[in-house]
Amino acid sequence: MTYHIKEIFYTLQGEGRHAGRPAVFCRFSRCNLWTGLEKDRDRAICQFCDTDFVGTDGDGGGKFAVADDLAAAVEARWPRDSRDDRFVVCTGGEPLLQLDEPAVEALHMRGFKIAVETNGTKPAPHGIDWLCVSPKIGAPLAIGRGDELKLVYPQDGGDPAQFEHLDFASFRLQPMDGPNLQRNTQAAIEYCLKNPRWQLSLQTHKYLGIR
Ligand SMILES: C[S@@+](CC[C@H](N)C(=O)[O-])C[C@H]1O[C@@H](n2cnc3c(N)ncnc32)[C@H](O)[C@@H]1O
Ligand SMILES: Nc1nc2[nH]cc(C(=O)O)c2c(=O)[nH]1
Ligand code: SF4
Ligand SMILES: [Mg+2]
Repeated sequence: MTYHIKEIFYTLQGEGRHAGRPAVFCRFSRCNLWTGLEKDRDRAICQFCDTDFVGTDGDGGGKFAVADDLAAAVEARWPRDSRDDRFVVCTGGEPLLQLDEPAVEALHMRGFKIAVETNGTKPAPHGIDWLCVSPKIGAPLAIGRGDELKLVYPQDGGDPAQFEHLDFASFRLQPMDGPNLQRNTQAAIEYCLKNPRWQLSLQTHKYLGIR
């Protein structure tokens, strides 16, 4: 299995429960809900994506022929020899189109805890240490349990209550970035205050001006 990777970079996790935690981000190419091309955005199932995941031409990106090559490239971004605290966030694009058990094993062998950011339309391989599912209205949900359900808010037809029966340790609303970010943030704050099961997730990296 050749892994197609857009970019690999080291930064702070900006979102969700682990916001502020140093992490290597491994951004997988391709998504099943949008081609990634602006000309197709209006017809995509997921139309609000804030990410360029097309190709393998980003910083640290490329094609990795075997799982251990990918794990080595991730390890090369970690700043210290120490194996303590190693943390990789697999994102994309949609990482679960490519992330398989050999890749999970290879990353674990190099001492990484593995977080995944997924749209939840494909099952996850065994061994993920932190599973964050961000459902997209209009796309089938294939994952019913995990550590964090992070709903981009608001979405048409996306009443957060429809997800509350699922087996997640926490539920978060993340304001939709774009032209209405301010209004969306206000709406998310109000929803969380009225429905305390839901917590606010901000994309703190964007406020901090880091990747
Ligand atoms: C770019 S996606 C990649 C991972 C996966 N495809 C997914 O959608 O979860 C990473 C995270 O950013 C969120 N996201 C994407 N576009 C966003 C936007 N315009 N505003 C807020 N969050 C957004 C996604 O919902 C997801 O939680
Ligand atoms: N700093 C930072 N945190 C993030 N958390 C989730 C991200 C993503 O694109 O999946 C992301 C990202 O792109 N940058
Ligand atoms: S599912 Fe994730 S990667 Fe795919 S278009 Fe939507 S936000 Fe972007
Ligand atoms: Mg991002």
